[in-house]
Amino acid sequence: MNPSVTSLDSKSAINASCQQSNDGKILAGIIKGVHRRLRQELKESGDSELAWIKHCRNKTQLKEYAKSMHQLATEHWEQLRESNPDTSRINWCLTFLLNYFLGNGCEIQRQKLKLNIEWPKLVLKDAKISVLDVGSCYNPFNEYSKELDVLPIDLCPALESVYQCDFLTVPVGEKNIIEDQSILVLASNSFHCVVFSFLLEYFPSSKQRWTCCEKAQQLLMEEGVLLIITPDSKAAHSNSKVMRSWREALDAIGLKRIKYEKLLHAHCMAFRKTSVDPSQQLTSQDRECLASKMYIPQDFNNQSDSEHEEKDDIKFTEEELAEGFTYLPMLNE
Ligand SMILES: C[S@@+](CC[C@H](N)C(=O)[O-])C[C@H]1O[C@@H](n2cnc3c(N)ncnc32)[C@H](O)[C@@H]1O
Repeated sequence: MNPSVTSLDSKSAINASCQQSNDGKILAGIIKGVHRRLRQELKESGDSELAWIKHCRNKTQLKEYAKSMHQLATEHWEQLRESNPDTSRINWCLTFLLNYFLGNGCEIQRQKLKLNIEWPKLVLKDAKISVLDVGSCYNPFNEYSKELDVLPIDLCPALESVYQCDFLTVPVGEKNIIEDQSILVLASNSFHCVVFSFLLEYFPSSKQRWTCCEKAQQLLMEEGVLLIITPDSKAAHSNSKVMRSWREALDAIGLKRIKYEKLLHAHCMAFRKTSVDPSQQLTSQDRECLASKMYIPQDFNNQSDSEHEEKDDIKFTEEELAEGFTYLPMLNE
């Protein structure tokens, strides 16, 4: 073997890998910039609805975000998934769903409740699990069309096969109404699963995250599951107070956490829809309090110390505030 050829090959491989990593950082920079601007807009106007309307009007920015996210996920994160499948949020969701709906996962949950009742049969149409993937971007579940019947929706889809829909404002009705490639209404009690994969931290306010969770609860069938994936490369315990807070909020609307797993770069959680006692109707004050529990560290960034002090149990280090939940490969510089 000619040693000079080998060293040239390995040099160009290193160069290619550096170039790829730089490209990834540029894409991540675009994504983080959009999140930052949205948070900034909320800070300036103090009105989450106004900030959101302004954000949605900026089509150029939304399209650039969609393109960057699509490229980052398929060209960069996909490599990580191939080399270590256990790091993949998509694999995690699929494994959970197959076990819960086609294995004995749901049955185990029923038995845990020790209710002396006749449980209804879980009905799957054409043996498929119906999934609403919110903030789907490029429909990462597309490859599992044998097992899953996915309705992929996004504020600004990266692909034409994904339906346009603003989940924050779309009404819930009796049946899905789709016009062209846009969703006008989503049907209540109609999905086995709703997925929020890297969705909730996009929103600058806990109220918006809460709106999404309440809507997911309405859209799920009884015993259906909400899967929440949120990015974080730190150890599980470092954001455990945030995860606990989300769990308490969702519990109050009958979404019981039945699975939690920390992957290398994400927290993965499954919440099972159970019926809520109708006598325990939430007041608007209750709902406001529950909404505030859907916080993330970035919500408290750049606040004055006095504001910070009020949230006695929610204190973060400088490092936590800086990294928040955006600590992902290439989202972490
Ligand atoms: C970080 S990307 C995640 C993409 C994909 N779920 C994944 O795991 O790779 C967040 C996505 O949520 C979408 N999104 C944000 N707000 C939304 C809303 N109100 N309704 C629907 N999609 C939304 C964005 O357009 C973006 O594509």
